[in-house]
Amino acid sequence: MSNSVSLPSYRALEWQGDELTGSLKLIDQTVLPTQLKHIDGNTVELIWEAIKQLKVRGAPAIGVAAAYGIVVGLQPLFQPGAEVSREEFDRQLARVAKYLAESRPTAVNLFWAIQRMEQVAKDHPQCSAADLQQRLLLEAQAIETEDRAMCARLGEFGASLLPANTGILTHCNTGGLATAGDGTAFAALAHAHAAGKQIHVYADETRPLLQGARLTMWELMQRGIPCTLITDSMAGQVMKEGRIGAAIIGADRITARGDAANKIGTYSVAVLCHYHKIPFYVSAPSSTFDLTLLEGKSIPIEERVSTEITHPGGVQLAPTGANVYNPAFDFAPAELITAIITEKGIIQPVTEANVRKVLGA
Ligand SMILES: CSC[C@@H](O)[C@@H](O)C(=O)COP(=O)(O)O
Repeated sequence: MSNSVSLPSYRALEWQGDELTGSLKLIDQTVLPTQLKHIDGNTVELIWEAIKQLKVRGAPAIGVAAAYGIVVGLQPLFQPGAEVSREEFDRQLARVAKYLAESRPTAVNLFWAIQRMEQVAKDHPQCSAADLQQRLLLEAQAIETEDRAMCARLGEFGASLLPANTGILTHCNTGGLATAGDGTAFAALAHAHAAGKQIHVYADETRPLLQGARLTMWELMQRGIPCTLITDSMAGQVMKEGRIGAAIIGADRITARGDAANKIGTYSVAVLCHYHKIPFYVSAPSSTFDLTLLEGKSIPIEERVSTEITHPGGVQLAPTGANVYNPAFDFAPAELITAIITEKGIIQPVTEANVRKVLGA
């Protein structure tokens, strides 16, 4: 099935250059779909801000961006003619890692990627600063390449579960924009479409930042996958009308028992699927699992600024001074998840024992 699927022509992130002067080119996702603009991430501050402001977003893409962010954050040490000591390098690495880790709290891929980068330094205590900088770039590139490979596996496994000749509901954006490859849940849609399963994707607009309307619809249309945009509050109605054969979403952090945090509104989709007896699938690479946590309620949920709700697109809709609660994520409890698709295999039923078995952990 995978052979017939071509990768997207756009890339959310692209490293350009060497470890000393290179930079991270990013699509600015805040201006899509009306503009396709790029940012040159040539300072760690720019990369931090891109993550914080969702110019680069989606759990796997955030991890890849942070890995390259570390390389960029160490570059100022290497001024022409400067002798960089290993102590100085390690101090700066710790500072940059801490700084990037404070950009967003929920997607565990961010912390996973930063830890992988720090581990490279720990594993090479005798290495010079210059050699280590080279190794860090190689590690960031490995994280990116592995993510692309994981997306391909997720696409194959996910497509094998999706029913044919029906509507598939998805939430938020899980495509090429959210990963280094073809996406997580989105990859399953692309594979199912390429395999001729005759699916029709219903994309939740995904309030308040509209990743579904702006990004998923853009990606689906770029790829020629039949699709229809609905508001989040229409999901129940389209299910009741019998249009939906399955729902598939991505995740930002999955606990050991299989509770899956994802964009706010995911919990509602899971509950609706349960009521309507519709399979509810979660697709995520192993880098999205946090086995140090057992339950979803322990996952740190990002709360974002009130203006995302009161001033969508910069236009004031709510009265000045309105009280706002703006959690950016919620979680679907394991009991409501039919299966979790990972690059290592499918977790079904979703239990702690099966999570550990499939992940080999
Ligand atoms: C492959 S992406 C999985 C999730 O990261 C995605 O569904 C999501 O919730 C993204 O949230 P965002 O706030 O846009 O970064």
